[in-house]
Amino acid sequence: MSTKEKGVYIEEECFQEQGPTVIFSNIHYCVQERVGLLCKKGPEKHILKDVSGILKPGMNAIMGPTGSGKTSLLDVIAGRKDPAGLRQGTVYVDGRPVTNNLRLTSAYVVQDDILMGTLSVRENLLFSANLRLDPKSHSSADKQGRVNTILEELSLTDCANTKIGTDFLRGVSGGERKRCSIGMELITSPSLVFLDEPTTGLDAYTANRIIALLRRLSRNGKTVIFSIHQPRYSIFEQFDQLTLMHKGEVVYTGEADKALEYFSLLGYQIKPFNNPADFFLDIINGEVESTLELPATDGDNPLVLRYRQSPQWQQAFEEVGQVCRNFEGGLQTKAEEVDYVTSFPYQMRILCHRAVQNLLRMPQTSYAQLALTIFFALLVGLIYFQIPLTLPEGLQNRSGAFFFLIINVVFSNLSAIELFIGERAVFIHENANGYYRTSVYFLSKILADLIPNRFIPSIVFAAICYYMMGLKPAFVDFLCFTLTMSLTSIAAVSIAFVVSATVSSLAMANLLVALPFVIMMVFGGFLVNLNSMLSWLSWLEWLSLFKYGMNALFITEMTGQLFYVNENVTIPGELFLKGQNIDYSRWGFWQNQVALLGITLLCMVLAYIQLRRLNRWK
Ligand SMILES: Nc1ncnc2c1ncn2[C@@H]1O[C@H](COP(=O)(O)OP(=O)(O)OP(=O)(O)O)[C@@H](O)[C@H]1O
Repeated sequence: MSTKEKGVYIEEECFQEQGPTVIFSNIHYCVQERVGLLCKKGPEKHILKDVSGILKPGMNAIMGPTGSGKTSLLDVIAGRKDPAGLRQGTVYVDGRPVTNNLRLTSAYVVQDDILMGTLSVRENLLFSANLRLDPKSHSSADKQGRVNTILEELSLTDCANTKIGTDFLRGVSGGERKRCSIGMELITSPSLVFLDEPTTGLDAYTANRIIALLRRLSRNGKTVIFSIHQPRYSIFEQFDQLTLMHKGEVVYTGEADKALEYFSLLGYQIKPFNNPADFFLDIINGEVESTLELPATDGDNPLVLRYRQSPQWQQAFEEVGQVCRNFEGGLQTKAEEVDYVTSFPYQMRILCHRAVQNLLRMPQTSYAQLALTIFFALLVGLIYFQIPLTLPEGLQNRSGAFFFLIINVVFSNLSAIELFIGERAVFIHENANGYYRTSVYFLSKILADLIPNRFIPSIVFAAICYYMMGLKPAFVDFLCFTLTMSLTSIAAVSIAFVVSATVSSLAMANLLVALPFVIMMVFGGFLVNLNSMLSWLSWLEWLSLFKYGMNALFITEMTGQLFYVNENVTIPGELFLKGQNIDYSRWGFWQNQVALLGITLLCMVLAYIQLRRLNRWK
């Protein structure tokens, strides 16, 4: 397919649906600032002050100096800002108030490019296409075709197979990242696109190409809304609608090519060869003086006051008012419930595939986990090599070995705290943009971590050290030993998952996981005799992984085992279990496994709840 044909394809095939008209009415948005060490609530900061406007299909630019509220307005319109801060006002999309559905039906390109660093540009685009295009109406070939078209349109063909890059891996350039994140949103042919400063950090040529692509979309009836800082003239002249902001207020909204005329009526004359975009920012920043005598405004912004007296504002006010009245007067149409275009199992397949790709491309964690496991298994095997059945060493060494094993199994899982912290920004961004359900992400991450990083190392560990230590030779006993090690490991991991889904800092997560592990170790019943000391805290032993893991290992090894005091005197292992108050019946063994499984399930549910509760608002 030639470039021209592909251009036609992107216009005719990809972007068919007409874009909506977006109206925002009397938006007043505040944030509560936090002060001091204890994060006490500070004064409210008014970020958007009573702003209204209409954004129609076409190129809608929101411009203003830094800190003027462009991104905040874009976020409020796109439904990305915390509704708690909205003091008044409503956003209507095609006459209906915005709901959570908007994130599934629109596209939003964030300012900081949030991409999966281990995947290539092409893989990232395909990931978006796979999850956000209905597989019933889009074949794999169609999705590949769209990816190729976007790659070409955004000049990404040369770096299509280059990885985006991580902290350890140098990847594509900043401009290429930006274009890739734009491509990930445009690939779904959205009818409503939000972009937060899409040209920031790009060279003039690439910025022009992106704006040209957005303009082509808008010419096909799409609604493109973006914030932009200081565009050059060739970019400015592509705008249809312009909203100018200053300190959270609108100083102009209307047709972009009428803005110069509007300001000249206010006495602001542009010098020859000056860029209108620069000129408007100069007016807002007070760098250009009006030739007219503007009336005193009592501290209010004169530009805002003049705008509110202008015919542009009058026209916008009437249109906005009409939509509000229609809605309040009962003309409202019922908002349709929008669901994900892909099913749960389909999303699961795509996410598991990415999680495995990630794991293989960032093997440090999994390889290190396996290498450490083998090292510790050999170490334990050598230290406790072929433990004799003679007393006292037979008993002492077994107790020591089991304690060491459980400590190792529990603490080696500290690495699991990275699971939800490392990819937090990616998850929040993708989830907010309607890529997948939270449950799918949770399950795919858990599966991709548990099987290669926890189950397999536990089995390898048990297989190496069990026979080296010379424990009971029956295969069933080996299986019981391996089961105990695996369940203890998974219970420890699930505690790490809860913390990982709750806090965003690795240092804090380390502390919050290590602390309960140490408490569980102390109250496991082997280091402190809870009956004689700290009896009021003895209930903690029921929460201890160490207790359940150690008990199960002891039951497996001691039952049916005979220890030799000398050649003539033997003592059954059960005597030791009785002395330790360990129930060594069949149920006694299984109740430890059930307890470990119970802790695991409880923590997994808590981790999932925490993940759902993550603050997705900007
Ligand atoms: N969550 C928040 N907490 C405190 N202040 C905030 C918050 N969000 C926005 N602000 C403040 O609101 C004002 C507007 O911010 P916003 O990011 O919308 O501006 P902007 O015009 O997009 O700026 P820039 O061009 O620098 O991105 C700024 O002063 C900013 O510090």
